[in-house]
Amino acid sequence: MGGDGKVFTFAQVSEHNHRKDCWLIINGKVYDVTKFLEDHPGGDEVLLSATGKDATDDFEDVGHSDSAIDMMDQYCVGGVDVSTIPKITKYEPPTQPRYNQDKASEFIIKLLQFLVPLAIFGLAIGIRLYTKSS
Ligand code: HEM
Repeated sequence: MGGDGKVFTFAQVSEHNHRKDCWLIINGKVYDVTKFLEDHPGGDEVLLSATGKDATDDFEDVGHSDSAIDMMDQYCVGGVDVSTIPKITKYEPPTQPRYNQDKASEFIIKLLQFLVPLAIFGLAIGIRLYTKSS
């Protein structure tokens, strides 16, 4: 079939996202795999879940065989205008809260661990001195 002449936008391809009409984007090409869904050795669910996005990584992660790649041509219906593919949103890890406050309270606890026994000791000496003189 080939059909390499047609160029679709990402939005147009994304509409073909169900069992009766399933298109995939792999390496900038568009594949109508509707008739292949039932025959796909990896199952139809993975193909359906690969619609509406650039499925290149999904396809390559599986490590498809050469014969699988040879099969693709017969389902190709055209290309996708790559400028219409939404950029992969970069994952930004949430910024770690700074534990300054915890460090401050840690410091106060250490200070108290030192000061409280000192105060008790001081009090004991004070009482001793007081009781001695009276
Ligand atoms: C036109 C597109 C595709 C064709 C022609 C195709 C063809 C094949 C073929 C022939 C196999 C058998 C194993 C092999 O020969 O490598 C296979 C397995 C598989 N494919 Fe695809 N595939 C396509 C797209 C995809 C996509 C987009 C995904 C992922 C979302 C996918 C996921 C899988 C998985 C999970 C297996 C099963 C591997 C296993 O069970 O060992 N395929 N595919």
